[in-house]
Amino acid sequence: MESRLLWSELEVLPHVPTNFIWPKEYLVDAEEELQVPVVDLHGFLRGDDEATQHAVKLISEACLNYGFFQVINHGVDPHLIREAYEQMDTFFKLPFQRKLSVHKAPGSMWGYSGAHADRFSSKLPWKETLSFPYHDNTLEPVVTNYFKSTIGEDFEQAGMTFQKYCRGMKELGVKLTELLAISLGVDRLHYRELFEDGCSIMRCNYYPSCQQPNLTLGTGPHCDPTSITILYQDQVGGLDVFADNKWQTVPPRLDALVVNIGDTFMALSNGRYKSCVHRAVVNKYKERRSLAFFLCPKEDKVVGPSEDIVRMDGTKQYPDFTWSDLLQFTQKYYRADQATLPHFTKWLLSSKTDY
Ligand SMILES: C=C1C[C@]23C[C@H]1CC[C@H]2[C@]1(C)CCC[C@@](C)(C(=O)O)[C@H]1[C@@H]3C(=O)O
Ligand SMILES: O=C(O)CCC(=O)C(=O)O
Ligand SMILES: [Fe+2]
Repeated sequence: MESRLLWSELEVLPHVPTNFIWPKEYLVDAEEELQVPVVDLHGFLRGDDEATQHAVKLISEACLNYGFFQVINHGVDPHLIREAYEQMDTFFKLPFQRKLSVHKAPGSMWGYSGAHADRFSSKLPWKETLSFPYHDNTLEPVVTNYFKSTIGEDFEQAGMTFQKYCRGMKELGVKLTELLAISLGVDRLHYRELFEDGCSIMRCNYYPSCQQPNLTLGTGPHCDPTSITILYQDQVGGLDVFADNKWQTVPPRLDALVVNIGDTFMALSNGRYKSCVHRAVVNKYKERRSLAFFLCPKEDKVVGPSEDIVRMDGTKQYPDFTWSDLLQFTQKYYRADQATLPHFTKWLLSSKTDY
């Protein structure tokens, strides 16, 4: 609670409060830059077969290795991305009390969180987040309405921007599932139904500057429990991936979005595609912002690899589950980290009793 009340002053504190200090083994610096493949989506989005095959090849290689790639010419208007990035700032620069009025309710995924201090008491992340749901709804603009009714009428414009941003990211995410399907040797539209009606998670991350950046983390090491993450990171840099047994940075690229495979897609691919451990570090001089769109399956649909994939692989790596179960596991029983999927599997097999 104390850290919540002090949050607005944290960035000027000369010392990181104890509950924000991460154990030494988490704080090993990144050694080099990760060569994240850049996939140009222009031809694929226009229906060009040759370009599609090329994109499939790059994506397949990337996902078999680290599960991280970048996309350019992705079809989401760069002006819209810029606008969303600026609108996010308008929110995080609000007086602390106003942000608190949008605070996540216990057990809910949605709203403002200062360092997750209401959920955890140690290894607190040096960040503030705003999370809200997105699902396609032809009758009402769910995000615009969320902003207006939760944050306030003065955030209608921001809501409209994020409504468009989420629609663009969802469309891109669903298109990416086509490339992933082709690359896995299943029907191009195999995953469409699973994702089209799903409720995705939009999260704005604000990482204040930190006087002692070597003691804490903006987001601790984890694999995303979700299916596909589409991340816009600003030019400050701070996203690290654990690849080849060392931390490596993903240098920001103005025209690119970073895409990564999450645990749910790893299970859908029968473990072929990797949900790789990553984190966000903080910076002594610069604050950093990122926008993460987490594509999620329809809550109650069974998540499991296609029969074709299991037949080709000879074994099934994970028990079937629903996204609703995995989401509940991360919000109620287990703090998402680098081992969420094995722990979740154990929990499922123990009839959801342990933890
Ligand atoms: C289902 C989710 C749980 C988290 C938000 C979404 C996707 C990513 C997860 C998270 C970011 C992984 C790192 C730890 C976490 C607690 C965080 O730092 O925010 C995770 C999210 C969460 O549980 O809120
Ligand atoms: O901010 C970033 O660069 C990464 C954040 C992240 O990994 C997450 O929110 O899941
Ligand atoms: Fe992540």
